[in-house]
Amino acid sequence: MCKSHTHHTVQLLVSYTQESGLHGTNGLNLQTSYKNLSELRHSTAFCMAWRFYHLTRSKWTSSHAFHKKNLRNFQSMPARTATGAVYLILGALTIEAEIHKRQLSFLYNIVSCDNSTILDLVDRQLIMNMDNQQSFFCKVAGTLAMYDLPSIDSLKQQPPSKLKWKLSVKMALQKYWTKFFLEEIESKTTLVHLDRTLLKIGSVHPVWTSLSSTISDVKKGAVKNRLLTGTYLFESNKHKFSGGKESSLCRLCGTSNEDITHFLLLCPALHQQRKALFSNLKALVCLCDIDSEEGLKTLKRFQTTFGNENVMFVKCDVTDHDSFENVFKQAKRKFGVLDIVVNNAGLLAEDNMRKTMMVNSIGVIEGTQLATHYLNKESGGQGGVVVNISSTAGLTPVFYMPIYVASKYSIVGYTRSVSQNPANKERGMRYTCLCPAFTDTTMFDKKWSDEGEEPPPGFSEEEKKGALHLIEATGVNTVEEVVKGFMTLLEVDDNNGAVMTVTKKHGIQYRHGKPLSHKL
Ligand SMILES: NC(=O)c1ccc[n+]([C@@H]2O[C@H](COP(=O)([O-])OP(=O)(O)OC[C@H]3O[C@@H](n4cnc5c(N)ncnc54)[C@H](O)[C@@H]3O)[C@@H](O)[C@H]2O)c1
Ligand SMILES: CC/C=C\C[C@H](O)/C=C/C=C\C=C\C=C\[C@@H](O)[C@@H](O)C/C=C\CCC(=O)O
Repeated sequence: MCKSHTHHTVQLLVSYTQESGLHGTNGLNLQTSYKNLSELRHSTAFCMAWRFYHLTRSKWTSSHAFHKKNLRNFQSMPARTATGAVYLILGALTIEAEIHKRQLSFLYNIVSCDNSTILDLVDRQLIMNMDNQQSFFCKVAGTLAMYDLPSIDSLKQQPPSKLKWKLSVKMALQKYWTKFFLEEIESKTTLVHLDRTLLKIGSVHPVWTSLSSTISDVKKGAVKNRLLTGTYLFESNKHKFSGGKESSLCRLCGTSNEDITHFLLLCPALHQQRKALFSNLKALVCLCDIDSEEGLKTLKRFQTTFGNENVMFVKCDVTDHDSFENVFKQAKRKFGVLDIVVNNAGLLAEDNMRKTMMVNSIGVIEGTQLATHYLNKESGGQGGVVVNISSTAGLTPVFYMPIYVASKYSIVGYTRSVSQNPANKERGMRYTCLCPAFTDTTMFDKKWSDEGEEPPPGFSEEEKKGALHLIEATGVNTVEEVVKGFMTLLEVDDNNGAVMTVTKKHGIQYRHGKPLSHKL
């Protein structure tokens, strides 16, 4: 069979199988579809023939594109999906690698055979043809070098057992192509939600293995896959792409803009589904506050969402070392492992400089030190992230609250410095800082600016004017808007040292240490 004929035959076979229902979205479980197609393709003369033939660059390019398109179709991925994700979510090899696998197996059969005529012919080929790019031996020598495998000579002299050779080839291919695709994935901003540790050639991602073969499950898999690969179109994307013509409002709840945070964490219409998922995921939360009355109220709310056993409250004063460490000890005793620490306690009390510095500055430093000790891989933890809550007042002077500003500036400087410790990598630690502007909470009641109520005690007319001016410049965040920034800091894992502001007017902005994978 000539090579162009082979190529064409396989293309026809694949189209035929897809149209006749092997395609995942037509109801067949994706793994079954992939297995059937792989067997079909491999049983043809396709790969067999390609072991020997020298392919032109254009044939290679079209074969790659063809193979990638099939893998994308299986997974209901749109054409814009990053190539690395197309292969690694399925654990699939490229066409090039599939052919290399067969070339290397064929080479083994030749060099390990005991037929002296064949071995003599091999020797002759090695002498005569090693510079001939079209010769099988020249090509396979390049393939061996590409995967760091032993040379043809050493294989001939000491052929390993067939099983050992197959295993070495499999491992070498896995290593090479996993690294190749992970490098591409690292550079894609759309893939921030894809957990790299689950990606490996030869292993199918849980997004597919966790599915049954029912049509509805297969369809859910397609949506999850698009969420993972950043290709799911939310209403906010449609709004952006249509230049504002389409609404960005969530169609399920109709109250907020629909983006990934809204969809996964906030949309009230999905509360029931989320509740079921969260209790499976075991979101374990330890709350602490000096105010146990408010703390216990929050605990009750959390218990309804996450389940009684998954949340706890510990009364604590962050200015007291023992009281603060007790929180870490109790949380570790109950939950086993700690991975996220949020230093949020803070107050605004310009008339009490020591208390402000003790809570807002020393409290956060103490919390960061304790987190480093309890989370750190070098001291028995599993690594994790610390989010320190500063303020936009930690980045810009505000004449009427210099003490609050000093306390919040200190956190930004402290967090950025700690994040630069070269030991963080080994320890598995990252440190980030969230700087919200005015936000509608107990500390800053929105009524104060909206409805002309009295400002916090101690504010002179001049100070009130200054505050109103700033509020006009930044707007007042809802808590939901700050939570979005917070979730982004948690989820983007290459943002060690990031300082993020959240303002009503300008949304989420990175001020320092912009994450490598995040574009705003
Ligand atoms: N609300 C805003 O406009 C705004 C803007 C930027 C930053 N922040 C910061 O956000 C954080 C949260 O503030 P919020 O707006 O939710 O106000 P909040 O008053 O509702 O929350 C602060 C919490 O800290 C607790 N706390 C105070 N002293 C403590 C101590 N010694 N030990 C333990 N807990 C203590 C309080 O009891 C309170 O529950 C603060 O650090 C604040 O500075 C708030
Ligand atoms: C009444 C007090 C209530 C709440 C406390 C809250 O933390 C206070 C915030 C006070 C000041 C906010 C200042 C906002 C400034 C904006 O101009 C902001 O956009 C500046 C952001 C960054 C500055 C750094 C830079 O210039 O890049």
